[in-house]
Amino acid sequence: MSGNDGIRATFSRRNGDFLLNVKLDLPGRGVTAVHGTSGSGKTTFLRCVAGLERAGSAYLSVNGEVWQDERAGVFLPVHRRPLGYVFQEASLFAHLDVQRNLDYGLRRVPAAERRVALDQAIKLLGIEKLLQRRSDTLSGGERQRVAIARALATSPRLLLMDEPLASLDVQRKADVLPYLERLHDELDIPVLYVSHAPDEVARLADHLVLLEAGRVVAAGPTRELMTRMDLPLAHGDSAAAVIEATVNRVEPQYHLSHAGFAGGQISLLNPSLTVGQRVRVRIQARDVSLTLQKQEGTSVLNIFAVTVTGISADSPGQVMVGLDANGSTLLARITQKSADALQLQPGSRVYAQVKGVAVLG
Ligand SMILES: Nc1ncnc2c1ncn2[C@@H]1O[C@H](COP(=O)(O)OP(=O)(O)OP(=O)(O)O)[C@@H](O)[C@H]1O
Repeated sequence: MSGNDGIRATFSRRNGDFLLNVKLDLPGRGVTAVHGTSGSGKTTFLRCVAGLERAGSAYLSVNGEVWQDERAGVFLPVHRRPLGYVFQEASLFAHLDVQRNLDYGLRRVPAAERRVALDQAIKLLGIEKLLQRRSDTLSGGERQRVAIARALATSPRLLLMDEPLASLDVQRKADVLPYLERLHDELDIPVLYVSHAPDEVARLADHLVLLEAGRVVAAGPTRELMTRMDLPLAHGDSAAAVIEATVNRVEPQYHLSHAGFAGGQISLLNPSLTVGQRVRVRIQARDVSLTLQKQEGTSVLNIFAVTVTGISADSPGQVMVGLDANGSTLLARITQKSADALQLQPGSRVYAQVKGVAVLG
């Protein structure tokens, strides 16, 4: 990516013993997740992008606008960078109602520069009914939705989100996630989204940056990186593949929709899809079992002919098996004992039985 398109970010900054050293070319739209273990530098990276920390050696341009170029002596301070920043805990003014919190965000932005109308932000985050409520009466999920709307109300050219769901319980997280997905679908603002939760990454991000000890281990399309067995996301209990499929038949009487992808037909327990709709489907590695022959008389609906592409050690007694389903990659997490019994090796032709799938939207 070059020229006017995309985000070019190069930072080298030392904080005590920690060195952030990254050089990235990221898409200028959609959600890019920044993922890595605790202490890998995710927040430091975001703070450098925001101009809250100044890297001595740095270059940052966002869709053609240069915000920082240390060699040329350019450094826009944080208040002059047109960005929205959403933190783990929403920092709203407790004594003000929601409407006034939003207005506060808007004050900074001249009318002509408002790319996202306040009304649109309110609608997108579904907070119409909360506008007159004092912010200290809101639930955690509601507060976070208001904080996101407030960040959008400043008409940012870049939205930074640092673990925006981390302080929420499972139910509140599930409440807010669909709104984040809508941001992704309906807004043209690029988002850098820090998360250490693989399920959020799979659901929200098109693009992924993996950090480790301040360095970029890998960067690229989320779907590719999630299933690369040399990378940590393709291991452990939450390892999953995401495939794209097109709905081609609906059976309302069974609450099922059927969709085609490169590897065959997949059945989804979701009757509200429509024929022709494109869906992203997450298949968790732990829900995939392997058989040498195609099983007959089974309750499992989704069975695909696949070729083993690789096997690597996972947790004790378990292995991760990489599978090619006619161009789509799947993962299966099975016991070492089963892998030995089936004599699996790269090139083995087997059948993948998929117990559960989730439609991501
Ligand atoms: N001002 C500072 N002085 C010294 N060390 C710092 C400073 N700021 C950050 N660090 C260190 O830099 C490393 C990266 O911190 P950072 O907060 O960016 O990591 P992270 O990936 O966001 O972690 P987490 O997931 O735990 O939030 C950590 O080891 C942290 O202790």
